Amino acid sequence: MIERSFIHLENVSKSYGPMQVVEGLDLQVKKGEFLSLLGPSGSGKTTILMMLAGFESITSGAMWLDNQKINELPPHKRGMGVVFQNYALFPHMSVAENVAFPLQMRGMGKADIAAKVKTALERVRLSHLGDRKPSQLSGGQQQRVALTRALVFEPKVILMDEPLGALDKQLREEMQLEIRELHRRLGLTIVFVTHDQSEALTMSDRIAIFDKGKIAQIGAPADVYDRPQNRFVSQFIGETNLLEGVAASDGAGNLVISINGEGADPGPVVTTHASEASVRPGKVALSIRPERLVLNRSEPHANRLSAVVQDAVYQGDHIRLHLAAEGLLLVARAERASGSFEPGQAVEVSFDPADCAVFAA
Ligand SMILES: Nc1ncnc2c1ncn2[C@@H]1O[C@H](COP(=O)(O)OP(=O)(O)OP(=O)(O)O)[C@@H](O)[C@H]1O
Repeated sequence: MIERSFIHLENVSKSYGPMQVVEGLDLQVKKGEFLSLLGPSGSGKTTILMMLAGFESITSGAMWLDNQKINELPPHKRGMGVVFQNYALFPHMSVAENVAFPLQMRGMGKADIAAKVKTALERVRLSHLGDRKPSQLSGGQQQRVALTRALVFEPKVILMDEPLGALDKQLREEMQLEIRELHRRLGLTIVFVTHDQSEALTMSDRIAIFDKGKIAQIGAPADVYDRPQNRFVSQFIGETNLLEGVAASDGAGNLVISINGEGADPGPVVTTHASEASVRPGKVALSIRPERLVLNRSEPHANRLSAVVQDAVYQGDHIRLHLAAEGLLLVARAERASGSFEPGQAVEVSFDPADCAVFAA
């Protein structure tokens, strides 16, 4: 038998009539992994989750869970717990009855159910609310009940679709930590849909970034943030300075990029650690994050530009700067400790070749 990943999707596509919303998707999730599906609205994230859960059929391809092919398996036989944004708790049942429901469905005995529900509610610190109805709970409490109900039958996988979307910022951040903690403590395998990049960066072992039904990049949070492999990812995750240019070899296996300047200005030449093997010389784009541009450093990085501050905006923990630098317009984030900046002020910008992500234009 071929050894497959715990969750294994092979060449999965989904069409609604003539519209293809997921295209040739290959996706593998390890046991115990927290994978986020991140992407703009309509990129196919929910559809993928629904196909995994068995609420939507797949048009072509194959899916396995724990080496079992699940294409045709009905949802309740897949062993997956599902949590949605709109809680979907049963309003006429108490919290404890809601949590007991999946166990009753699976034919468990009364005493076992009572014991399981008790432990499950303790785990999410809701024991004292077992007799309440969902309408008597706050949004965060309701969401914890929904999570508990998905966990109680010890599913192999938890699928979550924007589970925190309806909560305010503070509660959302608390619940993010809570879900992460449960994930670690119980060794859960979680596939988590979100369109919130900071949520994906905070919570995930890996992030799959979707663009129009396809994975634009998949990797650890630091990978996709620091080493975007294409224009879409560099612009979708975080903020970036995206520069166009022409790449040539530096003679030692890395690329140097002649950045296109504005108008008559030829633009600077930037050294990078991008290898010739990864990107072909010729037209390329270079992404450098605003916080990687350093101003007036006593020991500047290898790439140096003279710049003039166009605008400096105080943002609390940092200062956001617009800079005109040798025919380029750049955005930088300066630490407050790095000094004060005024429009018109001349500064030296430097950045490390290792911080430049280069990809085909
Ligand atoms: N039942 C359906 N019939 C026809 N089209 C559908 C159906 N469900 C989804 N779609 C379309 O499929 C595409 C992908 O939708 P999906 O809900 O998977 O995207 P998403 O990335 O989860 O977006 P969002 O973040 O807005 O939920 C969209 O263009 C949507 O309109």
